[in-house]
Amino acid sequence: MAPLPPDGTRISSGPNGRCLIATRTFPPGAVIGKFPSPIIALPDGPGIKTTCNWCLRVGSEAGGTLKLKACTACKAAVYCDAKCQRAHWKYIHKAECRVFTNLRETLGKDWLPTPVRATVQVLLHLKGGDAVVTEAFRGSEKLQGNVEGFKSDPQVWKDFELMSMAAATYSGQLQNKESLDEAMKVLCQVQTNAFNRLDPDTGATGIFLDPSLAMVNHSCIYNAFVGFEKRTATLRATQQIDEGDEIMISYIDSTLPRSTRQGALRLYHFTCGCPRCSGNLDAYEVCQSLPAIPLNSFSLQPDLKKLQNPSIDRSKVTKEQVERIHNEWYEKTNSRTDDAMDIAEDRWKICKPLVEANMWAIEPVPSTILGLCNYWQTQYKWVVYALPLACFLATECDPVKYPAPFETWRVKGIIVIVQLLAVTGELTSSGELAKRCPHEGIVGVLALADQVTMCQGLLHLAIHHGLIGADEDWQVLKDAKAMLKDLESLPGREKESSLIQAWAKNPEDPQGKVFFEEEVLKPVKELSSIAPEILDAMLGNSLQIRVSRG
Ligand SMILES: C[S@@+](CC[C@H](N)C(=O)[O-])C[C@H]1O[C@@H](n2cnc3c(N)ncnc32)[C@H](O)[C@@H]1O
Repeated sequence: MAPLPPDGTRISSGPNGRCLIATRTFPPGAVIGKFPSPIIALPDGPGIKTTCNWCLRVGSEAGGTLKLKACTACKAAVYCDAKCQRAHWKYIHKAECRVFTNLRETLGKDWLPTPVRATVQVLLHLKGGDAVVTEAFRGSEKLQGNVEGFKSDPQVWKDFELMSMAAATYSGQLQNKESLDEAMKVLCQVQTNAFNRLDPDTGATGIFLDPSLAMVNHSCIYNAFVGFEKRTATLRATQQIDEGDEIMISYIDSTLPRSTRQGALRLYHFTCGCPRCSGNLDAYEVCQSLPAIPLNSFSLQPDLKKLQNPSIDRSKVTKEQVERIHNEWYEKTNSRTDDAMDIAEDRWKICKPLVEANMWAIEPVPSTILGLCNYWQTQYKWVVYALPLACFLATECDPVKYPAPFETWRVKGIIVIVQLLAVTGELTSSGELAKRCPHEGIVGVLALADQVTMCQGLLHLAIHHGLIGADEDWQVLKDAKAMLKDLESLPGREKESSLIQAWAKNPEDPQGKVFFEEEVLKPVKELSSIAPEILDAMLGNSLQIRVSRG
């Protein structure tokens, strides 16, 4: 039996194998389908001890807030409450618990690499006769495995053999060559069809496999994206999808240079023929061509002309140079763990040609700024400087990289600005700001701004888009709503609150619109405009600010 597609779609066969086709129109942001019963939903290997093994919420040790308790038998899998533990026990842990007990007793280890654990789970489900898993992995419409493709790379195949041997051994099913072959087939199916499940709040990763969702093919110019909330994946349209259109998501970060994308797609054994790949289009060119641009009129980058005609100088950097810059950045800095400022300095040097060409949204520039912004956000002496960087990312980089304003990274970017304003707001009211930050530009903008109004406006924006692009249960949204409620109940702010609320209800409300532009957009833009100078001063060895880097 073929996997069941969501309402409004059908599974069809095409040149790229099976695919998901819309049978009606989906406007931008519409939910195409929810997938609440995955066959596999796992945290990454070591995450077995830091993430609830059922609902996949992250515990306090890994950046979340939950206190987690380990299974008393295997002492490896952790849970946030008894309900999650019972559900996981019933679904798989009853069979899997023994695997981790053995692992601890024989090797003193308490986790398995993610693909190995996923394969163990599938083998155990198959042995137990689970109908859904049997249909998906062995049925007439079984998941694609690309076995021949994997086999053609001897190194990959050798790794797969080792992983499959481990999975078959730990699941108690390594009897002969056939059982190893069976485990290898399962591993290939898992690798081809499981999604990387990235938690946008904590950065925790894991995998998620649902047979219907696995029917969606890839394009680097996607028209849909997948978000995860606990054990549910939601497929949403990023732009209008018409009846008969193929629904396509990006399996990888689509804003990376073409050769890097092709490298990442090797795991899936196809060469992408989308317009971004065939025309070697960069993030600006793709953004310019998308019908989703007008959605940005209600965003932190409402200047649609700027998105349509960016003022960048392509003559300064060829596309081949962009590829080289990205490779150098990745090879020289990606796995470094030394001083964060030294890494940022080296990254900045590598990015220089892109910066000089004003191509701030081309990777690896945004990743360089984001890395620094995340680091400064956690540092007492740098936290104020993170604010212009966050404003810059949200206005100059993210709208180009992710043109639909409801994509999770856009919403998250706004929330980071609010979090930083909460810090600078306190420093301003305690008179500490100028002492902590000698940069007159930042102090000047913040002195004139009403930072509470800024937070209110930004929170309204984040909630508006968050409710389109993410689940209502998303903790970031819940926190944003609670914070907005607190701010709106502050005494003496009735006038500001009513103007912002009027704008949030109707962005065309003339008074509310002017108020939002003056009180929220203008200071965000001013802070954003300071970012290049801060980056150059901190990382490019120009003196003024760097003196205090100490
Ligand atoms: C998750 S599956 C998608 C469903 C798959 N087409 C099927 O028939 O089962 C991923 C596989 O689909 C194929 N695929 C996905 N996107 C593709 C594309 N843009 N071009 C060619 N093949 C693609 C590749 O074989 C890839 O390994």
